[in-house]
Formats: sequence, structure tokens, C-alpha cells
Amino acid sequence: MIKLTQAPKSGLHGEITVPGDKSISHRALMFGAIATGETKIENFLPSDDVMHTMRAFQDLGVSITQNGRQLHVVGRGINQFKAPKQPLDMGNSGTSTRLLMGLLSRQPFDIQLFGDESLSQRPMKRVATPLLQMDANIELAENGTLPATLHANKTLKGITYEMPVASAQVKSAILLAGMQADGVTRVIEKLPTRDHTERMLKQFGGVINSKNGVIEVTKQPELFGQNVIVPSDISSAAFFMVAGLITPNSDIILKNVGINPTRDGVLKLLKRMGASINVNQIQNEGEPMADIMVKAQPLHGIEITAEDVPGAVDELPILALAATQAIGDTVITGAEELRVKETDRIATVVAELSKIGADIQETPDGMIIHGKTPLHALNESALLDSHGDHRIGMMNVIAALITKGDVVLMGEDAMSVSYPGFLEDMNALMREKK
Ligand SMILES: O=C(O)C1=C[C@@H](OP(=O)(O)O)[C@@H](O)[C@H](O)C1
Ligand SMILES: C=C(OP(=O)(O)O)C(=O)O
Repeated sequence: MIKLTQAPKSGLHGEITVPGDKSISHRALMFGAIATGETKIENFLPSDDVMHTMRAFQDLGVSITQNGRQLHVVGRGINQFKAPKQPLDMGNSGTSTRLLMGLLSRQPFDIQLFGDESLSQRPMKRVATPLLQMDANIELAENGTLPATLHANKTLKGITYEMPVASAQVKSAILLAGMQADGVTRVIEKLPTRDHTERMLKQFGGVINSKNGVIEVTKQPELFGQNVIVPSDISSAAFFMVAGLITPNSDIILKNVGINPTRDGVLKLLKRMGASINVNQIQNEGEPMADIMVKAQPLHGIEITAEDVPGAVDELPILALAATQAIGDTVITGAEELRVKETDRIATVVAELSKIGADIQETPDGMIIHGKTPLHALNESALLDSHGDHRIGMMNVIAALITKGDVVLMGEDAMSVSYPGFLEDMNALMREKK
């Protein structure tokens, strides 16, 4: 349990570089492991989730050495792993689990995957269903969850799969299996989801075509080790963007943030709320990056609908906090995917922000937030809870900056799932302006 603090009257100031992107760090490890030759990863994110992916590959016989945020992977080539001696521990990480189910669906030995309590409740059939159609041999627990067994399997066949949910994890699992399958694998997306897998496959010398929502891949003969530079995670940066916008007198610069157009929904939505955010692009190739400048300013309520969700799916909790400080109503619909994340994020966002006086209602597929409401600890003191969910923990820390009264946070450890050092970076922005 930790005591949270309000921002100083002079606001938040300074320049920070948030850690590397979680989605890209997972994928860099995966492609490094199946490539031939060496892969160097710069600005790797050593967070709890990504470390579970790293240890899984070590259990599969891949040599990986870590030096802080630099990683060195000696690839084994596709289908060249060693049989692991024990079940692979996926911890809290949906991305590790779902992508590895696809990547490891054609190995000559059985592999078991298990996860923590939260991950063991999340739906895995969405990945197993298309993989079974590809002739993978996957067994899940009766209710379609972990633990999973990926049974030994020699062949996979390509399929055409129309995605029933907008999910980059499902798409990536199919593509990672499709790279090892006979024939063509085609994924059809109604709404675009993050395309880091597609971009990285190209960087590693693979061939993949994507046009008008149809992504096509065939068997990849060989991939080649690369130097990967991981941009800073826009999902982590989003907490400080909102902090800078809603905390009076603030101005913050966020360096080297990944602004892949399939991930930058938070910028688009904040701009729609009236924010003027300065985005100075510094790299255009591979994964685009920018320095982002935010200043405290007034916001107004907006409608966020299903089309907006995939590009900002992990940022909706912090956007809900921004909406409490926006004038007018913010109505979020088409966001039922939030119910199957680390927690039911519709329920946990509403529960937490209600504790500090937000006017917020839960709906089946989203929430309605009436702004602008001053936040204050009801009964002088508020006991906030991460519910074991990193993004809910960080949302609470940012909320406390503008909440009157005593605020404490339970379950703060969860934040290291995606952002080890979050509180230190937060504190650095709180130092009084010189
Ligand atoms: O592919 C990825 O790296 C991710 C995809 C998203 O999940 P879904 O595919 O379930 O939407 C996102 O919520 C998660 O944090 C990371
Ligand atoms: C949903 C998330 O991650 P994952 O699905 O990998 O657990 C997240 O990081 O917010």
C-alpha cells in the first residue's frame, strides 16, 4: 500500500523518456528467437510481462543475454526449439500467451502454458478456434481458458479467417502460425488493429501483404537476425499526456514515443477533446517515433465509438479519467473488449473513479462520464485499488494528482507489468520548477 500525492501548485514539468513499447518488445524477442543469426534489441522493455516471454524462450533453448535495456538473442530458426523441461509460465500476459500459441503450434513435442489468476480467466478460444482450423492440436481448460497444451504437431495449413473481434493478439497468432503453414493464410479485419507483427516480419526479411483489411502470409523459408530499436511505449506515455493536460500549470515533453498509426488513437481522441498537443516526428521508418509536448488546458467531452477502440484500447482507462475533467459528457460505446483485459476495465475504472467523486456510469459496452467534476476523497480519505491491473494502478496515481484529501493505493506492484519505474518518473515531474 502506498500513499499517493497531489501535484504541486506549480504543476508537472520536465522531459521524460518512458520505457520501451511492450507489444514491440514481445515481438522482437519472438522474431529474434525464430530468425537465424543474432538479434540486438535496443530500448527493450524489461517489464514483468515481457520477462515472461523472455523466460519462455530460454526454456525453449534460446540463448538470450540481457544488459539492462539491451538484449542479445541468438536465433534458432523456425521449428528448432528444444522441448521445455517444464510448463511455460505466462504470468499476467495475454500477449505472450496468445502469440506463443500461434508461434508454437507446429513443434514436435507437447508444450504446456499456464498463467496467473487473472490470465487464467481470460478467453483463449478466440485464438484456439482459428489455430484448430489450421490443424494445430490445442487443448484448453473446459471453459476455454488456460492452462493450455499445444500438442506435438507436424503440419499446419493456411486458412482464410474473418476476425470476429478486433484483436491484434488473435491476428498475430494466426500470422505467426501462417508463417509455418502450407498454402496461403489470410486474415480479414473489419477494423485495423496494431500492425507491429506485420512490420517486424518485414524487417526480419519475411514477406507479408496487407491491403484493405486483408493480410496475407505464406510459409517463410528463413528469417534473419536484426537490430531492433524499440520506441517508447505510447500506452505508457498516455498516462503522462493526460497528467500534463489535467494538472494545472503543467508542461511535459515525452521523448521518442512510438506513433504507429494503428496505435496513436489516444492522440487523436485527446485532440478531439480539444487538446492541442505538439507531435514532432523524429523517425518515419519501421516504427515511427515522435517527441510529444503537452500543456495543461481545457478539454471537452466527446463520443468514443467502436471504430476508435482498437487504436486506443489500452488507453481507455486513462482517457476516462481525462473525461472527468472535460466539460460535458463523454460517451464510450463499442468497448466491450475492456471486460476481458487484466480486469473487467469497465467495472474497475467506474469503481475507482467513483471513489473520488467522478460522475461516471457503467454501460454494457462502455461508460458515460459527466464532466467536469472536481475530484476529492469521499470521507476525507480514499482507498484506491489497482485490482492487480497495471493500467488501473497507473490511472489511480494520475487521478490522485488532482484529488483533494488523503489517497492511498493498494496493489501498486501491478504497475511493473508494463511500466517498472512509473512512480520514479512521476516523481521526477513533480519536482518544483527551478
Ligand atoms: O497485440 C498486442 O501486443 C496487444 C493487443 C491488444 O490486445 P487484444 O488483441 O486482445 O485487443 C492490447 O490490449 C494488448 O495490451 C497488447
Ligand atoms: C491488455 C494488456 O496486455 P495483455 O493482453 O498482453 O495482458 C495491457 O497491457 O493493457
